[in-house]
Amino acid sequence: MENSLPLHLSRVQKSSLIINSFYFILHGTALLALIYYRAYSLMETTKNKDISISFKLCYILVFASELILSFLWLLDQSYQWRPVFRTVFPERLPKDDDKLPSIDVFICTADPNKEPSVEVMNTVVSAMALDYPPNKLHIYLSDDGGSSVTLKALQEAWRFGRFWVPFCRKYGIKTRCPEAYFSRKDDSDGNLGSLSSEFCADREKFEKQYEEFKERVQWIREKTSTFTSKNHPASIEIIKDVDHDDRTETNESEIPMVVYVSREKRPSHPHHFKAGALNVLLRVSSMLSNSPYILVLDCDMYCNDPSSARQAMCFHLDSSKLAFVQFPQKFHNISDKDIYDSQLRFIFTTRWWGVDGLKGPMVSGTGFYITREALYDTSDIQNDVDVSELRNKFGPSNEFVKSLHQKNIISVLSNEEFSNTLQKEIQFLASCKYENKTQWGKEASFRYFSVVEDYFTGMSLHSKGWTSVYCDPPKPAFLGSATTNFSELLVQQTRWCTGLVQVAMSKYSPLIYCPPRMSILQSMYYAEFAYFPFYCLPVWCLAIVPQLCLLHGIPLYPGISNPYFILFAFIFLSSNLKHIQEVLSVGHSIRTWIYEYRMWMIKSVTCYTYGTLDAIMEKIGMKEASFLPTNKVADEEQLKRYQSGIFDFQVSTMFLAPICTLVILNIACLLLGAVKIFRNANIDEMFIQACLSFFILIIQYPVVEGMILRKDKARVPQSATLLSALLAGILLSLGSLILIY
Ligand SMILES: O=c1ccn([C@@H]2O[C@H](COP(=O)(O)OP(=O)(O)O[C@H]3O[C@H](CO)[C@@H](O)[C@H](O)[C@H]3O)[C@@H](O)[C@H]2O)c(=O)[nH]1
Ligand SMILES: [Mn+2]
Repeated sequence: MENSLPLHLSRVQKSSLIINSFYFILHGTALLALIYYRAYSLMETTKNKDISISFKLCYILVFASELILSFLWLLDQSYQWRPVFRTVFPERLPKDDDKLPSIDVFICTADPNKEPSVEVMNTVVSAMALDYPPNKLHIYLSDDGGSSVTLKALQEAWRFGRFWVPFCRKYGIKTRCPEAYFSRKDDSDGNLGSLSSEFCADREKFEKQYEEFKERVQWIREKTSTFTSKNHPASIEIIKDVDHDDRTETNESEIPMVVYVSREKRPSHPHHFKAGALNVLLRVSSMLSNSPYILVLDCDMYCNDPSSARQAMCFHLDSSKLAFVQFPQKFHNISDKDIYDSQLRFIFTTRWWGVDGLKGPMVSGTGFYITREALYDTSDIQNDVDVSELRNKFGPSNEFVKSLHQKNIISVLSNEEFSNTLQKEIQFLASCKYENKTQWGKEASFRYFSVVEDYFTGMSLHSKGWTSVYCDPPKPAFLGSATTNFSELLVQQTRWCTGLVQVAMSKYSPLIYCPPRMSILQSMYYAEFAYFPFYCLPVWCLAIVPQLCLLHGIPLYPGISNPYFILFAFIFLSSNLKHIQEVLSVGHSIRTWIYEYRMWMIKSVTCYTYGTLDAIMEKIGMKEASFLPTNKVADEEQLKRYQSGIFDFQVSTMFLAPICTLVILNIACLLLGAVKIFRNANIDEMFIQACLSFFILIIQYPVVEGMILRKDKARVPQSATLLSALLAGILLSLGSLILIY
């Protein structure tokens, strides 16, 4: 290193640490007391022959729910253990660009109908414009749709980038995603004062060029079929100038190499979704640039801060066991009223800060700089290692095996160099048979085992002793499009849950697999993540059982006059106050707490439930794994509703029925139960149950409104309300039958 000053610093967030420890002790003790109370009462109840079996059953169900909640709470505490903040000093990196290692950027796209080409190309262009030596940056776009629209749009993007990148460099533009840059209200970015008139002229020129670029991409989309196929050979192309027209204006060496990769797909071969695509990129890039570091981006996640590569290098150049630097997923389209909790605040603030103080966060899908070495798991490769062993692991390509020993081959290839033999080798590496009988997706590379390839890959790396860091600078390094369509969001999160439960129910189940391989706290956080879909069990139970009992005047909780009442009240308050404290501490308002709480309940009875069922069906062979990419095309009306905080219930009945049923059931039980309470004058012992129902209804008020009060197009469809009423009726009658018996 040129100077001895540190490249990065970390410091423990002391205030959070104190609050968290205090909370852990208080809340933990309260939970122990609750378990003692429940266990003791249960024993007393079982001894008592006069108490009905149905009451005992309800009591056991509620106790079991509380045990599950307490267990998940305990796992969740791993996130609170050692929250850290980090600062990076990219300006202290070697001044000599030759000393920087090279980086390959992998961008994945799958379907031009769901992933608008202009948006994807903005991501590509923003990556081309990263503040990094252009000869050390190589951009690979994986097109899983094998669509000629994407290839042609990429050629346009490259042509536009050839002018855009030097423009950004010249004026030190900070927002290098053209769409984001030109839609900014103020034009100070890049305006360096004295140059301002030249700058304004240039800016105008490039704005026009950008508009033309968009028009051309639009034109391509209109003229070319956006058909995506699952049956096509591999096609790899280094993007270059075809018509040589304005070649003189920019020197090609000023911009990074851009490569289009569409791997071979055949219906008879599993293609393993995004992880499969990334592994093909790993192999293809090993022939062309073989950079030791890789930045992975989803197609809708553009580079918002060009210095992210240098920031990541501050960590990578300083540690040998570091597998990846993860940046948060932040989004450019979050409304103040983020009713669907699309921003995933709870993951990318407090939780990831917390695990950063352990051995680092898990891979979070996109926005991370990872080392090739960690992905290949080849830190021990010596030149004399058995080649046949390497071929067993990495497949039959000798060229690929050779690349394992070569760090950093290649500068940019000229057209002639992209010779026939190399072409053939690359085609072979991108073919679907290549991985047969190898360790791709298993021991090496992005792992296939689960559709949440990110979670599982991260877990595998950490269990091999690799570490990671979380870099969360004030200026977001990457900005993506959050899923703000309620329907898409539910489908997306169901897929995540399926993937997580796949892991939870396998031999890789974190509490079994992780403890021998990593610290107990780290195992706990992997476990909490994989097991959180199981929240569906207590949520279903606590939204039905106490309510049915309320209706029948059966108390399940201590009455107000019972000293244990305070315990229950304390647990309720302390968990919510902690949640509120977390929300406020990151600058959000109480509203965020309500949004998150509401979505947690809704997702528990839909996404978590269906995801768990899906994973079970896959396990017993009744279903195949699938990964439908989320639709990133915004629907104007739907977007307007999201922005004004109005729920859009144009969602399949399958997703509406569970929450509507529960809401109707709670309304019925609360109203009828209240009548009963007045008649029997037993408010004391029914108080908690009545409060629980009331609380659920307050939190789920938009659902009540959507069913009863709203008249617009996006209300809960009447058919769904009727079906839910019917289901609630069935639940009520069944419950009554059991309870009366
Ligand atoms: O067969 C596929 C499916 C998806 N993708 C790409 O994978 C990315 C993520 O897909 P998306 O539909 O946006 O899914 P999300 O649920 O939004 O993705 C989140 O969750 C995934 C794991 O389920 C992670 O891989 C992502 O990084 C993370 O943003 C996109 O760029 C897709 O083009 C492929 O390349 N091939
Ligand atoms: Mn996405």
